[in-house]
Amino acid sequence: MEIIKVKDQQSGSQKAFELIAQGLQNNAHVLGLATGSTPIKLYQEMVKSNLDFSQITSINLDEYIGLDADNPQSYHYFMNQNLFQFKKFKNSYVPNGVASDIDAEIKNYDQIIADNPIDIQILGIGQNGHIGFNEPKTPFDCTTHRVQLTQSTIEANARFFADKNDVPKEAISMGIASIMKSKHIILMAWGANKAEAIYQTVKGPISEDCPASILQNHPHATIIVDEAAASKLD
Ligand SMILES: N[C@@H]1[C@@H](O)[C@H](O)[C@@H](COP(=O)(O)O)O[C@@H]1O
Repeated sequence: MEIIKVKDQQSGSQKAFELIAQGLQNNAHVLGLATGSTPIKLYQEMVKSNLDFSQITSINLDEYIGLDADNPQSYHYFMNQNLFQFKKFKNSYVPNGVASDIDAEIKNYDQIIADNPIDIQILGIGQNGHIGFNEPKTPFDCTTHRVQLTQSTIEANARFFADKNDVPKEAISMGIASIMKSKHIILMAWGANKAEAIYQTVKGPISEDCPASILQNHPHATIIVDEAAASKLD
């Protein structure tokens, strides 16, 4: 694991952007993308750059079950708002949270990932160490799957909803095994509320109690943290 400590979210996002730009120069053509507040400034850097994504495929990590792309709380909507409306990609995949057959959608998503091996995967991290929506205790060998969100994740994500009861209880998430197949993984974390999760990820045991700790086994994982998120590492 390579740890890059930066002053703040802005400089960390700039760093992540530079790694992506380098990757594209070196022929990366499939990007794994994440949602949440963590990658927003990275997407702003991508939008204001002159990088061309029209030959790039993107594959998102996850989506709430029950929300369609027009729902402002869906991850698909988030991606449209923050990136896809500004930058044209060759193909962009986000799990379909309103598929009539969720099991078939899950299978289909695994096929998409198999057909488009991810060159660079962007990750945020939940306060309990989750990546994508792979909550603690998710088996490391799982592929795309249906997830029951934990209470702490529902509460953490409630800030984006008018009412806590509106937060969906389930999601479709790319699995940890699929994430681990990405050639390069860039995990970003900002703020003191991520410090414990970062500590467990970097210094803790490799354990399903902290899903991100599996990244210790990845041959090319880069962790970009601001001072607050890195505060428990020294
Ligand atoms: N499924 C997403 C994750 O992909 C994200 O990393 C996490 C942290 O969110 P934030 O970046 O807003 O702190 O939230 C959600 O649960």
